Amino acid sequence: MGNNGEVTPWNMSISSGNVLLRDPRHNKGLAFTEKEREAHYLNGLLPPTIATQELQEKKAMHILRQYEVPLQKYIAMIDLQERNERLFYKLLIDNVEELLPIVYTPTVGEACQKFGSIFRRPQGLYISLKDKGKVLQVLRNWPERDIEVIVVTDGERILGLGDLGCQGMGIPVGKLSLYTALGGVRPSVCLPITIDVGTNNEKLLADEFYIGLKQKRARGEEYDELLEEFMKAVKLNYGEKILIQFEDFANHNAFSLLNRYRNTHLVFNDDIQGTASVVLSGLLSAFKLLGGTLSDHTFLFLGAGEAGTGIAELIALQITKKTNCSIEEARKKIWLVDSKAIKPTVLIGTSGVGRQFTQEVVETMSSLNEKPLIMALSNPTSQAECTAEEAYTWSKGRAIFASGSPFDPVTYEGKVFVPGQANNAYIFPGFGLGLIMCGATRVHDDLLLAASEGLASQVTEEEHAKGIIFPPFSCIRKISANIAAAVADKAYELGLASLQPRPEDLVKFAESCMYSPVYPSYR
Ligand SMILES: O=C([O-])CC(=O)C(=O)O
Ligand SMILES: [Mg+2]
Repeated sequence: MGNNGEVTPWNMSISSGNVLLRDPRHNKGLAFTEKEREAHYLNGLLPPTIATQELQEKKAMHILRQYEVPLQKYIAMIDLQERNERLFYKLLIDNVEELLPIVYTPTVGEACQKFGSIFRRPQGLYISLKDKGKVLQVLRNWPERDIEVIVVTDGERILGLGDLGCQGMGIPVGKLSLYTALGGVRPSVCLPITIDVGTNNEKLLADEFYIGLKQKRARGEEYDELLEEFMKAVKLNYGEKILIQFEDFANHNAFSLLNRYRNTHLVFNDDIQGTASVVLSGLLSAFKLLGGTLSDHTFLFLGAGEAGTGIAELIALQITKKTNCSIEEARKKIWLVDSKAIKPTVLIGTSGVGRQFTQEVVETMSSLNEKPLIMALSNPTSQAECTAEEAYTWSKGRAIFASGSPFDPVTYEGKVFVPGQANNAYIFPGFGLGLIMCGATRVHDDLLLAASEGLASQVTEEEHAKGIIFPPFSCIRKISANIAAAVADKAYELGLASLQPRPEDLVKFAESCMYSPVYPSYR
């Protein structure tokens, strides 16, 4: 796994002068030292002052906080990423709770909706129907050769916002920023890809500024052929161990792509598997508070798409591991449709449709349970099944609540309630790091269970006592290292890890693999 972000001057060559200042991967702006300015022909191209990275960070945060509109902050962050990559990651890592809602849900959703008008320099790689027969050549146009993880979308189901076509690119870009900031995977080995097969979004088709193919979505054979060519080309170009994360495909393609490629490629569907793993983790934590184990509870889902089905299956799998009952028996605890007779203890919303958990629904859950567990998982915030405030108010402060997109703490009758963010961002960065660092060859469902348990183990007793079921994002790098270690450990156990010998201390090994945004010195 590369060089841990520490660039040794004798094994790399960097450009100089203006080219260096325009290269976001190596640019340090005012932080170039006198010696570096001398050696790399920068004198005169920068004003005389020399700033520390800390001062640059302080200034960048100051500027960012002056923007009131989240989308403006998003644009400022993208600009920074394009100008000075390490400073971008330093900001994101050091201010993760403040900046996650900007580079990720909910703001990234708005950015995708308005992508055409905020589009500046292109980010990521676009592969469209026009590239059929030459996908490999297109991949080779990407400036980096050594890629370890791809996040790919076809834009058909962007968060709960629907078909945004080519404008979905904001999602793979944002997810991969999190791979680096939260999971420590080096930015140079991350490749965001959008596959453009058209869009059925009439508004986009009629928009003269739309950046994608102006045609209806290809389906059936035409679609499958392009995806098949893509999957083959990726393996040919980057090798057997390239990790491919499917993101925000519509249900029909998401399940079939995962099934088609799970035995031939290292693939992972974040919406099905990542979401399942994070929710299972939240349940494991919550039951420490509520009492009982998974098999003692009854789960009601609203929405049986990727997330709902994925979560239900992972819960059933975990029950079989813990109780030796059959998967069929375990599934009887889980209801993907509403049936008046059941008395759920856990309510999970994955419908992609906002405002479905009405006052009546929350009150019914509260009449059935002393502490109703309510998860409103649809993204972004506008699609959440209910708000944190509604959950706490309607349950009279009894709900344990988590949502997919962030909500601020809520004060109800003088008490402060901190909602959990059950978002796959807790899982995929550490999960991916774990797969990459042990050279995993395939994803197995047991690895998802390991990740769930790894995450749940990071919640402290004090947090439990306060009703908190997910650890704070401010500790995410440590959390990711622990998840990575749990995943790699399981991969070794199952014979899926190719890196030999197995590192003795996997947490330490994970940490040693993680990218640091600190500037290297250039000789
Ligand atoms: O992106 C997110 O916040 C979570 C996710 O995968 C989705 O909603 O599709
Ligand atoms: Mg997603």
